[in-house]
Amino acid sequence: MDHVSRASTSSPRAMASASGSASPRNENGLARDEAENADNEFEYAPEHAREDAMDEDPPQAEDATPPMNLFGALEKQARQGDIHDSPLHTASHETSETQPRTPDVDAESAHSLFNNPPNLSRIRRVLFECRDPIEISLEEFETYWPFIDNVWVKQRSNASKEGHCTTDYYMCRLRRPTHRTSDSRPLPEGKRPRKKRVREGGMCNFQIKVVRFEGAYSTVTIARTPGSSSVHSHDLDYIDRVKRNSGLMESARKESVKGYLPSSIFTKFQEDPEKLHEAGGRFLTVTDVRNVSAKWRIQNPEVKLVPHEGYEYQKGYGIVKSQNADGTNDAAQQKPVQSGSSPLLPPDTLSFPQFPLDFLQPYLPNHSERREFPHVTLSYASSMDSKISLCPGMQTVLSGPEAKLMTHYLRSRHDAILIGVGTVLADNPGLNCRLEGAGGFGGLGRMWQPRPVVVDPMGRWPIHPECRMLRTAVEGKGKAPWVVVSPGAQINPQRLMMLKGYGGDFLRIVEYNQHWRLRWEGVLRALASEGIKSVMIEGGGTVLSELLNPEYTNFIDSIIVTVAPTYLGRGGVGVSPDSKLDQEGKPNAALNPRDVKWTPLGQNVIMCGKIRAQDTP
Ligand SMILES: NC(=O)C1=CN([C@@H]2O[C@H](COP(=O)(O)OP(=O)(O)OC[C@H]3O[C@@H](n4cnc5c(N)ncnc54)[C@H](O)[C@@H]3O)[C@@H](O)[C@H]2O)C=CC1
Ligand SMILES: Nc1nc(O)c(N)c(N[C@@H]2O[C@H](COP(=O)(O)O)[C@@H](O)[C@H]2O)n1
Repeated sequence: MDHVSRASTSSPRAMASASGSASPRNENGLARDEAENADNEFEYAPEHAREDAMDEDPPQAEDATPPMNLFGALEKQARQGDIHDSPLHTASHETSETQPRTPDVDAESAHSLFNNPPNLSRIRRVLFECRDPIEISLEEFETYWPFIDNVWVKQRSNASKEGHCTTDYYMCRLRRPTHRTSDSRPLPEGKRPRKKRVREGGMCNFQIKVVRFEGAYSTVTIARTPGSSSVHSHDLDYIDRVKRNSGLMESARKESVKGYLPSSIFTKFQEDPEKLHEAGGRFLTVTDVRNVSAKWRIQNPEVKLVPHEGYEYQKGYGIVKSQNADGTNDAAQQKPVQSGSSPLLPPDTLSFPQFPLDFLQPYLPNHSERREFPHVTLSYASSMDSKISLCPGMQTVLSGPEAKLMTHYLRSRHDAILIGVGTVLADNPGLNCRLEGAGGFGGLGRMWQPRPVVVDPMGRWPIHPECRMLRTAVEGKGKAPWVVVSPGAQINPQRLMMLKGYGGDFLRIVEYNQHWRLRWEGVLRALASEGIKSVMIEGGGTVLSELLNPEYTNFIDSIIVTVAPTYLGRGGVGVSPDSKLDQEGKPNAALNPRDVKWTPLGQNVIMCGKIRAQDTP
């Protein structure tokens, strides 16, 4: 393997209990959003970035296009068909809507913490993408820029001699490296270093210049600079996760100086998720609110912080709405009672299995064992005729609801989930654990989340920000994938940067067998060297069939098959090892798992067995 990517490995796991309250592994660690939001804000431009900025004087293609106004940019965005958040209004309505308005102190805003200017979500995207140069009024700039300033880091400024015109050069935040501590700057006495996420920098080469012209009619022109990529290597959510914008944080600060508890402000924000997302606050944490109010709290130590009126602290739930006079309990609605129904959990959350899963225990990894290769579990769902999908490229549901929960439980018990590229292309899977309690589903950080691994020797997967694995990673609901490629695979540098930007990576494997197929031994060794101690292989047909051949059975510990009461027919994707002949040349069973156990689960039966001979390493 010629590549090194850092995988954090896991800590001890709890075992499944016979009572049915099977508990997955318990990984603790700093939630990524907290760590990333501790991004250091000192202005730093790497040498190469400064040089690029110096080269910006010759006229550029982008500059040749006359800048459009905000309305034009929105209309163009709508024409290009990439509006998902809100429909475009009629032109006359739109024009007036894009005008910044002063905050209405009406009944709603008196109640709400948000003061989002009109069309905020779409205008954030226009200012993120900077597809075409745009010219806006100074007032519009001052209204919307604070909500998108998290994307940009200023590189330098130029002012004209007369002072009418200022040009600020910005680069995308992911172009700038960050460091663990401010080694170069001594900390004031008594001040602890901030937690900081280290970023290599150079992940995105998007750069813009913002030209302010102040005169009778003040305007601001925003355009890409020459040398900038035409698109970011990531989406806006990614940046919103790394860093909160100052427009949003200003709303939090204004509320905190009224003497409200940070947790109460956070609860109020969460009550209006649409506005929160619109303002770029999807990844806001209570720690962010605490940080933004810290200075004021230090200056006002005598103020006793309180919850908002009608809210109270409840142990285990934080700040919730209090009991109403009529006896109804709004607070109960705030509690994370049922997975999927709680406002605090994503809608795709699955309830933790309430049925016994102890039958799985003998087949699961035991991470205290010292081993050269990871524990390997093959786990898939099959029809009665050993088919795993109706036809190649088609996802087919074979697991009932209980077996689905079991699969997610199994995912939580493995460090990695591996599939072949055929499965990614067919299913566009999430490959995360969506059980309540997993990271992103009520749990901390990436707790219980396995690392998705895709075997794609020729780089066939057109990985892009909209594919589920990357969306899952950016939403904090799973880890970004590692893609196993062969040395000959052509990896476009932008794709590499993009995948790395999401926290994923490419692993190059150089071991082949006589048929020029990657040797699984090499894949497993590479995973082990990245700290993976257990891997669950879900499919598809090619991968599973190959691994059931004698060449590999010594690497396979267990097999857990969900059998569905259906025949998919001959056109389906099958799982079957090569046929085997005995010593006399007569046909023989290709493979017989040992220690087999069959357990009914809802409409399915789960077959568990062991494959590897007991004494192999
Ligand atoms: N019911 C279930 O539990 C599951 C069903 N599926 C289904 O399986 C189907 C996909 O199966 P397949 O098309 O067979 O794709 P696959 O997912 O097995 O991927 C096959 C591809 O992986 C690469 N590959 C795998 N092993 C390799 C090796 N040793 N060396 C070099 N390249 C290697 C090759 O590019 C090969 O074309 C889909 O329809 C999917 O829905 C997939 C997973 C689970
Ligand atoms: N256990 C199981 N049962 C089925 O019926 C299936 N179709 C699969 N498919 C596997 O699960 C992946 C989808 O995962 P997400 O739900 O998107 O996380 C799919 O790609 C197969 O690996 N598995």
